[in-house]
Amino acid sequence: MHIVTAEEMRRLDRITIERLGIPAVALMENAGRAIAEEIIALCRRRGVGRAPLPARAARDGGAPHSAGAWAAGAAHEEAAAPGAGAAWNTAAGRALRGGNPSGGALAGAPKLHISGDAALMAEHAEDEHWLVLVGKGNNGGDGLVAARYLREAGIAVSLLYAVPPESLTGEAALQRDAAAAMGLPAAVHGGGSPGFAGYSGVLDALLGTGAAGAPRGAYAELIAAVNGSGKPVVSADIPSGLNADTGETHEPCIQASLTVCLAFLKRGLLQYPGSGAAGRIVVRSIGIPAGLAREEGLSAYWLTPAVLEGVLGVDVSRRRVPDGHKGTYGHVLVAAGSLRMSGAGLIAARASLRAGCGLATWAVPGKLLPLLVGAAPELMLADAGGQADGTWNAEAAEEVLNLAEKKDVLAVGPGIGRFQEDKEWLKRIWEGAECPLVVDADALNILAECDYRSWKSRREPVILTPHPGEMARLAGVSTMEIQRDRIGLALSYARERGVILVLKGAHTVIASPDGRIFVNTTGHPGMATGGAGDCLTGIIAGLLAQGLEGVQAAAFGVYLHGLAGEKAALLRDDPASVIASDIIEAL
Ligand SMILES: NC(=O)C1=CN([C@@H]2O[C@H](COP(=O)(O)OP(=O)(O)OC[C@H]3O[C@@H](n4cnc5c(N)ncnc54)[C@H](O)[C@@H]3O)[C@@H](O)[C@H]2O)[C@@H](O)CC1
Ligand SMILES: Nc1ncnc2c1ncn2[C@@H]1O[C@H](COP(=O)(O)OP(=O)(O)O)[C@@H](O)[C@H]1O
Ligand SMILES: [K+]
Repeated sequence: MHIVTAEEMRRLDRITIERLGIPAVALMENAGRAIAEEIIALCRRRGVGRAPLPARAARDGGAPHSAGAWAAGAAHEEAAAPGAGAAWNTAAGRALRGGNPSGGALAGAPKLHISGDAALMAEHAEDEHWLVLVGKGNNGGDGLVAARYLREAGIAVSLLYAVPPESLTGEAALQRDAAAAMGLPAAVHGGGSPGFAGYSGVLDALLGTGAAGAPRGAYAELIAAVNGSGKPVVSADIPSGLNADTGETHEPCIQASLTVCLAFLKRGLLQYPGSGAAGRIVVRSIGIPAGLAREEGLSAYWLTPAVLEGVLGVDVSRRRVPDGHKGTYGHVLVAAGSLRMSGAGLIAARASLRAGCGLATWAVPGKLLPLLVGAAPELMLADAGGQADGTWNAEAAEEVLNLAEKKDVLAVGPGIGRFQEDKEWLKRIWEGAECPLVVDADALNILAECDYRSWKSRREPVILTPHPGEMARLAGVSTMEIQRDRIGLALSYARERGVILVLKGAHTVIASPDGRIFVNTTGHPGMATGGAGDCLTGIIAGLLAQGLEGVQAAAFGVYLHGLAGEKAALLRDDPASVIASDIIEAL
């Protein structure tokens, strides 16, 4: 699934309207309807568990007075069990059969199946009253359309305009008039905090992708008031107050239970804190062809198995050829670990094996070798030289390069610490290793102190896997600055430096020098534990050894790592108990 910036979204809107001739008001109609359907679905889920209300037709004495009343009864069962004939099992169905014998199933008579627009039918509608907060732009227009559909479903709605309705223009003004003509009750925010007591939910249609900066004036007042109301909030497109591109939340920003995102996922919804403010996200089609994004050359994606397969060409089933042998799946060399942090190397090397490589060799300063014998029987150990105290030195680079000669990938960094002439060590490895290179942990801190653009350029790809702190050092900015716009920053760094960048942390971003971006959402906060990153390094190396290309291995590795973290958490009562070894074992 593509993810877009606000600017890209406007471009796709424009093309749909101008090139395809689909009127803007039709898109808005689809948007509002989709939002209403999601609110109705939410009400339906809320209704489950409540004592079932008698269907309206039955309460009305067996015969439906109006199509509307009858439809509400029928919707009850259709929603629970969609499919032809489901309505006949409802109380309403039974009532109709009782009141109108010709509607019953007569032996031999053809059965007439008629169903309504189930997604727009609300059971327990009488229990609901939604307040729709309407902004000045098209986001407000979406809210007005949604209000009409909710009303049609029998749900009470009230409109609260942030600004005088006369100031709405274009399609939004059209919707304002339609809502007024339909008799929807409306008020204009008059300052202070509106009362929320009578409402069962709030639709936030204040600000969308046209918002600039922090919400001002009435918008800010309304957002702050809603957040304090304790009412469930559904946001139209994005939570108002969110930067749609970066995921930054302004002060104030709506805290939604559900965001109905329109047409394409907005970048800001996939990055924290925006992801947190959005709640559950549903992306709904509104008539803008999904293929337009590809045709327009947009190349940022939410990482899913479909994207891994369809966009990146990864075989997610990780099939092995029946006559394969260990040589078929490549040989990883991990240069990692030192006396105080040998575990980091062990984790990375073990993870590479679990990722499916045929062989893994772990190179450490020779002094450590006797201590590591048997630590992981599947691993081969190699002497990388180094100091008498078990630390690395510049000369060890030659040993690593010798060892790397017959390997398919080299991963460096976890647990190596800092040492004298470590920049020289890394430069030699960078320039000399003729296989793909994964650079992590302290090797990234070393790299941050080098002008590596002046180094001899490499033919094989380099994958950098920084966490936000390491990324800050690489980019020479603060960690806060990194987290402010992770996607934008990862993209520009990868492009400028010609590296594949894996910016770790919740919703890891994978950026490729050709401008492709993938945002991963597997994983969970239980993975914030020492060694989890070393494990990722090993997984990516293990995939590279099996012949995956740089971006394929980086993206699939991140995806699998998160999935393994999720599986590991399921094996424990509390995800907080997950440790890096659990992630390896869950691969
Ligand atoms: N064809 C389209 O363009 C479509 C747009 N759609 C909706 O339209 C939205 C974008 O609409 P717009 O571009 O009109 O923008 P918005 O609806 O986000 O509103 C922008 C308006 O809000 C005001 N504003 C901006 N920043 C503010 C701030 N910080 N504080 C207070 N007021 C502020 C300005 O008056 C500005 O005109 C999307 O998010 C989506 O909901 C949908 O209707 C589908 C079709
Ligand atoms: N809240 C989170 N949600 C998802 N993944 C997380 C979260 N916190 C950490 N992770 C993942 O765990 C790993 C931690 O890596 P890192 O910080 O380098 O740890 P270490 O250096 O101890 O190995 C990264 O892959 C990161 O994306
Ligand atoms: K909104």
